[in-house]
Amino acid sequence: MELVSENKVAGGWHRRYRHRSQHTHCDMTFAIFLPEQANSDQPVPVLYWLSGLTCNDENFMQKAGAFKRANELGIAIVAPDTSPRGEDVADDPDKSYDFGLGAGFYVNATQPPYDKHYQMYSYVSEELPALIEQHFPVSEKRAIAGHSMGGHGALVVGLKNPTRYHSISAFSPIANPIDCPWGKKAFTGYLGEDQTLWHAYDACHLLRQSQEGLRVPIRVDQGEADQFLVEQLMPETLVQAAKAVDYPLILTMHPGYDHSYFFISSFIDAHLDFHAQHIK
Ligand SMILES: N[C@@H](CCC(=O)N[C@@H](CS)C(=O)NCC(=O)O)C(=O)O
Repeated sequence: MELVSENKVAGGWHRRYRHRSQHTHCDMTFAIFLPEQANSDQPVPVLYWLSGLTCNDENFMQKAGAFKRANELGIAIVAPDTSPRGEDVADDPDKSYDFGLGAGFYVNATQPPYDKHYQMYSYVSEELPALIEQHFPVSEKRAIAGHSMGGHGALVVGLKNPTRYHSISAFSPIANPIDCPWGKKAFTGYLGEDQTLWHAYDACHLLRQSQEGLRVPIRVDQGEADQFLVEQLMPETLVQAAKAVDYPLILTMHPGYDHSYFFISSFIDAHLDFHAQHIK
């Protein structure tokens, strides 16, 4: 693992690392924020943050304004990239922003040529936590959060691994990807035409399948002025799925807020406080 850069911030440290991934078969870069309390005698809980379309590890770290609260609470934050990268990694032939590079959708692709590198589900749910827990002073108290495509990723990874994560939160998630244009395009490309195979990565489906006694609390926040709300995000479907099985999910709508990091930075402290209740 190679240290790419480091910055002291809010009393803690922001560091970027590059490493070879066994799952994505390419070099991956991730960022970690370690609060000042973190040391080998006192491992800290860790929040994994999954970003949205077009992002890499830097967007959240530079724009969310999470460091002060994370340092006060003593929570580490890990932000991976949103797709494999490199010259031999297949991209969308049309070079669109919503498929291929920067748009891995946190699934394990089965369709060539994407299946070789686009194994983002295994990368974020298995390989990255194991690497983080091996090399940094973090405990096994994990939470997961994300935005948009990363909100979908956080919901899916958390719902599929309820014994590994203590809490889940999402800003403006793609809540029902099997039924929106972004999700249909990505799942067709990565998983193929058989839509029954898409259910494994659909938060609404996973909520309905969730087992009593294994239900990790979920917080979702959504801006009402989000330009993607009606066509792509559909949080009301998520709420209906949660109600149907009495799942502990709270959705809060926020008038005036859009899809951007201006929205995330306005409520990130509330998300960190929510996770702190479950991982501290
Ligand atoms: N580029 C797309 C939108 C992409 C987009 O909104 N990306 C969000 C996540 S879905 C983001 O976080 N962008 C990076 C940033 O704001 O730093 C468009 O113009 O319609």
